[in-house]
Amino acid sequence: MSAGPRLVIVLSGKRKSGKDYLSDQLVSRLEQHASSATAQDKAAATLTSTGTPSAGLVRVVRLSGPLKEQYAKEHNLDFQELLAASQYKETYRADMIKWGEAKRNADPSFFCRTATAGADTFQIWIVSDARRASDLDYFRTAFGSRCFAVRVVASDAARESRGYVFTAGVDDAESECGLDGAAFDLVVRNDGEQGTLQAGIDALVKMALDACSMNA
Ligand SMILES: Nc1ncnc2c1ncn2[C@@H]1O[C@H](COP(=O)(O)OP(=O)(O)OP(=O)(O)O)[C@@H](O)[C@H]1O
Repeated sequence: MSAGPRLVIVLSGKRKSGKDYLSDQLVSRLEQHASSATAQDKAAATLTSTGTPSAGLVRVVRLSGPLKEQYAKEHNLDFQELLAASQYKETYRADMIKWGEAKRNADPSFFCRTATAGADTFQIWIVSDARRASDLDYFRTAFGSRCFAVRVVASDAARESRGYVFTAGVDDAESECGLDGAAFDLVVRNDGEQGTLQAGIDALVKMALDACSMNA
């Protein structure tokens, strides 16, 4: 039986704060480390974010993945379009939130369990979209000190420049506000000033490589 992940980085933040952007940057930096490793090291630590069955270093876990997949099936929608940062996703977001809420009320850890199924062979998990206290509780309870909670913060102006427009029923819902008062291990600012973001990325990459006993 696998020992599970060595480090679980749980990202949360408001809409368009840059959670996916940060997640992509982390994967890309870790991939660079893998490609500069020796051929032998590479064989032992194949990096992938897509989830092949072989052992790998990093896996991006999207809690909204199973939610969107099931919602798309039940409503005859395009699952891939719902995953993208598109207008299509925004059109269905409010209804999807309500639908997910009902599922979660019946079983609070359903989406966390489903999204991480099969990820045990990966050493680093990046959970890219924690939204509720129950999401964070799930990973803290399951992984203790191996869980590292990161809040991505951006100004309204920065978020608006990325397409954010306040929407009642979305931006005042639990999915946006459920972690407003939570305690985080690290807060990363992503206002568009690359230096601040890079410092956060550097710290997280170092932590991930340390957890895997790899050199930074
Ligand atoms: N520092 C940055 N530099 C350049 N582009 C960025 C930066 N941060 C975010 N973006 C871009 O802004 C857009 C929104 O960011 P992203 O999708 O990462 O936000 P999010 O927090 O995951 O949003 P949501 O909750 O809606 O999924 C994306 O197109 C992303 O590429």
